[in-house]
Amino acid sequence: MIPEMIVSVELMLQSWKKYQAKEIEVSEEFRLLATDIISRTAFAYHDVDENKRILVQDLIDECKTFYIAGQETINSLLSWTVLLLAIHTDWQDKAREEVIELFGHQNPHPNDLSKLHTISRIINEALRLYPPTVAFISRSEREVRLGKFILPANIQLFISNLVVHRDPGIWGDDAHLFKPERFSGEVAKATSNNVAAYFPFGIGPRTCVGFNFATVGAKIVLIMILQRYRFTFSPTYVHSPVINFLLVPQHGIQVILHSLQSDEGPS
Ligand code: HEM
Repeated sequence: MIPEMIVSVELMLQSWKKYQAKEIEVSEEFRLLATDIISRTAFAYHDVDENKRILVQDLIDECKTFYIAGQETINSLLSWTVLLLAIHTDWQDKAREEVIELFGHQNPHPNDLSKLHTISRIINEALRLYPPTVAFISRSEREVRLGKFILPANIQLFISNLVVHRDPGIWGDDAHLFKPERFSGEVAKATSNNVAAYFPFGIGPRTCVGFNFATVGAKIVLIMILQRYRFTFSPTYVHSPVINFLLVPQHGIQVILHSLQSDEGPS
C-alpha cells in the first residue's frame, strides 16, 4: 500500500513544479491525490482463484463506500494540516527537521513511520481542531445512564466530536489554539483523563475502518511535501470552515510554495 501511495504523491509533486514561488490551492490538489491513492490501493484485487474474487456488484458498493468515506476525509485532513503548518511555521520547521533526520531526501520507509513523533502530534492536533467528520449518529440499544441523563432505548444520538474537541473544560483555556505539544504524552494526559473526549475517527464498535490507511497516507504526503517545499500562508486565503457533510474550507486553502531544492527533487 505504501509504494502505491508514494507513486501518487510523486505524481502530484511533479505537477507542483510549475507553482514554484507561486500560490497554489492545495485543497483541490489533495482531492485529486486522495482519489488517486484510493484507486491505486483499495481496488487492485485480482486473486488467481476465481472463487475468491470480489463480485462486481460488491466491488461497486465497496467503491462507493470507500470513495465517499475515504476521499474527502483525507482531503480535509491534509488541507487543514497544511493550513496550520503554513501559519505555524515553527511547527513546520520542526516537522521538516524530523523528516530529514529520519529519511533525508529519500522516500519514506514504512518501518520508520512510527518514529514520526512530531508529525503524529501535528496530525492529532489538526484532527482535534478540524475533525473532517464533525459529527455522527449512534443508536442506543438499551436504556443507559449518561451522567445526569437517562437515555431510553432506541433513540438516535447526534454526537459531535467538534464540540467536545474544543471544550475548554477538557482541553483548557487554550482549547482553540494549535498546540501539538498537547499530544506529547498519552491522550489521557491531553484530555485530563477523559480519553473518550478525543475521537476524530468515532468511537466504539463502528469506529472508522480507514483510520490506519488515512493516518499512514497523511504522513507520507506530508513527509514528501516537507522534503521538497517550505510553504507559507497566502494573503488571499479567507478562513471559512463550513460543514458540507464534512468540515471543509469554503474557499479552498491557498499557500505559497518555496522550493527547497533543484528541479530534480529527492530521489
Ligand atoms: C482523516 C480521515 C478520516 C476520518 C476523520 C474518518 C472518520 C470517520 C468517522 C468519525 C466514522 C464514524 C465512526 C462511528 O460511527 O463511530 C467513520 C466511519 C467509517 N470510515 Fe472513516 N474516516 C477517515 C478516513 C477513512 C478512509 C480513508 C476510509 C476508507 C478508505 C474510511 C472508511 C470508513 C468506513 C467504511 C466507515 C464506516 C464503518 C462502519 O460503519 O462500520 N474512513 N470514519
